[in-house]
Amino acid sequence: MVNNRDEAPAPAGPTPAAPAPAVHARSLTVRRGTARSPRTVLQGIDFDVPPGRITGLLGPSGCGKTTLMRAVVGTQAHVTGTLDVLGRPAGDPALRSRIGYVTQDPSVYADLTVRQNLDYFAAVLDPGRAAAARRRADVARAIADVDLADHADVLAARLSGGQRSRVSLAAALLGTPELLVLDEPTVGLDPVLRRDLWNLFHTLASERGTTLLVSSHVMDEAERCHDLLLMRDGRILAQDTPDALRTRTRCATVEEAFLHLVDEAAEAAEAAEADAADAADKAAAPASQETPR
Ligand SMILES: Nc1ncnc2c1ncn2[C@@H]1O[C@H](COP(=O)(O)OP(=O)(O)OP(=O)(O)O)[C@@H](O)[C@H]1O
Repeated sequence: MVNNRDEAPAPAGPTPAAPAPAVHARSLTVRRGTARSPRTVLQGIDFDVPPGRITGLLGPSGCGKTTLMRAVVGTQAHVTGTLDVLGRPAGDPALRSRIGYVTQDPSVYADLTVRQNLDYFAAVLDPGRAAAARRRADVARAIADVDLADHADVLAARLSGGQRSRVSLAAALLGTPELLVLDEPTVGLDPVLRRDLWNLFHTLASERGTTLLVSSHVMDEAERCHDLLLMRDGRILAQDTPDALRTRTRCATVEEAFLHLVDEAAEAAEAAEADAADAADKAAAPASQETPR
């Protein structure tokens, strides 16, 4: 006898939900400056960073990229709105070991070698004698990741700027963070190193499932990202894939698409201003001008 129950189709369940974003921001506002002269640097922005992908944060110098990244890693004061990172509020102490952050200025000790620098950071992250073997393996892997095995025993003071940046990146890779936040990691690197670094970012996303949020003001780097957040003057101009952006704006490059969106936003702002002026004129018109019945 055939057991029909074995052949019955599985009951229709809910469709699998899209994976939760690694970063989820709504009405995110950041004020910087002094109490006497505060400045709103992020103007109530909404965005999501999808998990396991590379999101490029692009925009001109001063548009707020570093401020946004500092808010995500929890080092920025005067943040309001919703900002969840890996399912917790940004700045939650439980996120510390789950996020790697590389600032624009390499933070390495000049009087220590590459390996000593990483040993030090590994000891802070994963202290105790029992973890010594794990730390050694982690340090060796991070050095290999950034291709500095040949310089492992060289003093940081003797490294080039690009090599020092890579030591900072290696420190951020210790402990295999789920989210890597990298502020302009390719500035000052030659084209070969830039290419190698982007290859590493792709390997981290595809093989370790790492989420990367990478800022740049060089638009040609946009083409290397899975997703883009285009910023200007503390606002998000667009969030999309490079392909979708180019298609939507009918532009050949992301740089042209960005300029197109800037013009579009300026036109929209002008139109809104004209509408507001119109409405104000109508409201101020004297009642005597109304058409008599
Ligand atoms: N400590 C601070 N106090 C007051 N304003 C600040 C401070 N740091 C930055 N700003 C202002 O906030 C705005 C955004 O700066 P931010 O560093 O986030 O921009 P950015 O896009 O990262 O620039 P860049 O590409 O040059 O690094 C700028 O107008 C800047 O002048």
